[in-house]
Amino acid sequence: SVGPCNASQQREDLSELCPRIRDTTVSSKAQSDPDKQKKPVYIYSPELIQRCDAMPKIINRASKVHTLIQAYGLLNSMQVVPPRSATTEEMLGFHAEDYIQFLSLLGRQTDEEKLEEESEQYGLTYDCPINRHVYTYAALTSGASLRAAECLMEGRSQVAVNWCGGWHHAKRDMASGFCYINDIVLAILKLREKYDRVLYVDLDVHHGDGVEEAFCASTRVMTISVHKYSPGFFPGSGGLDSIGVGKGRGYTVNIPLLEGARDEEFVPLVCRVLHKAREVFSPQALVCQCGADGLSGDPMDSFSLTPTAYSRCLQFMLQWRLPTLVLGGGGYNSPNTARCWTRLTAILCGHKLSSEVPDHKFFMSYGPDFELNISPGNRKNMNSKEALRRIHNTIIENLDKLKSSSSQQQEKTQS
Ligand SMILES: O=C(CCc1ccccc1NC(=O)c1cccc(C(F)(F)F)c1)NO
Ligand SMILES: [Zn+2]
Repeated sequence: SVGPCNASQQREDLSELCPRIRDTTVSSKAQSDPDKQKKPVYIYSPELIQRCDAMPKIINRASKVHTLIQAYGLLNSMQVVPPRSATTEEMLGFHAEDYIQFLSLLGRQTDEEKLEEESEQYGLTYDCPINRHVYTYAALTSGASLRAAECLMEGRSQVAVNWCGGWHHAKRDMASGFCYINDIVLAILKLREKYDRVLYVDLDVHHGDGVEEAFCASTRVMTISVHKYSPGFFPGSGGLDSIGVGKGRGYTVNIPLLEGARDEEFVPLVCRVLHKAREVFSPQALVCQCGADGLSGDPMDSFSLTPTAYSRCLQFMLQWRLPTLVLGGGGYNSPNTARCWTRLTAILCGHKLSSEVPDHKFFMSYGPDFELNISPGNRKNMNSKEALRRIHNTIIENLDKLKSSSSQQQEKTQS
């Protein structure tokens, strides 16, 4: 029967799901790789933080993330690189001209009321509030992700991170879900100038619909999104049967989960899918969106994840030693989002962190225990073992078809 099952029963059963994926820590030999010795690139400038801080749905979040990373002394282990603004031409690589023009008009326009009706058609409504600064903010956060991608392409490092990016809902001619410009699509298009096959992984609790839509017909970009999929939950897309269109069929992967998902089932399932995806797609570059709104205690109140889930999945991908772009996204409990992304930043730097939050400007936000870790809580877990097994088997079968079809594809071209 499908229904909530207790965590302990799940735990021993799920171990059979991924016999191979026992140890997900980055092996010491990975550190010997010369590229590994280069410090991760960390995109930062005071202006980038200040503009993100001002955004209504994530007030002061960017400062909390950056200041905690700084308080743990991680900045010295990274190459701090300032962002640039995305050019109009770069934006038009994905977005529609009329949409970009309208957004940039907002920057110049003073009385926003006049644009009311036109804003509607571009999705600039309640979820995506407009103000004079939106265009500059969106251009800068997108330019930050583009700058990170460029650092990977010029071999400046093997890993680059932009915690102010990850805006996965933005469509070519519409803002959506608080996303205005899709920095992820722009960064993937940039990476594709050098890498033939790019793998996109979306860990946010919401389906990465904007990125999936952009590449759903492509065999050069595989998108994998794990998210809550349940009636009425935004954006509503991302079902198990959504696998891509035309020649891109099979290159879109969705892992739809119900409320209450926990680390012990999230990690094996995601890592098993990643393992198979790498086997059949053999990507040359990787983009990972780490939206932290799946954490226990987030106002989204959906999953019961802790930063361990994000850490294990990221560590699993880092073992591949591919040029890797790490991005932010959702995350509406700012201290918890800072806890999670600081943990991930430490992994990129190969550093261990004390579980005691160090004293710093926002120290009081981490009370009452001032702990770096987050407990999973005990909300009901609606994901049954059977449902997880079915999701896993369906996805593995879909990916295996890709392997056989792509080899047929090769035979055809060779013959
Ligand atoms: O996080 C998102 C977007 C979430 C979203 C989609 C569509 C409409 C609104 C939102 N955002 C919120 O609902 C939201 C954003 C910030 C804070 C809150 C809160 F009220 F839950 F705290 C809620 N994508 O990864
Ligand atoms: Zn989200």
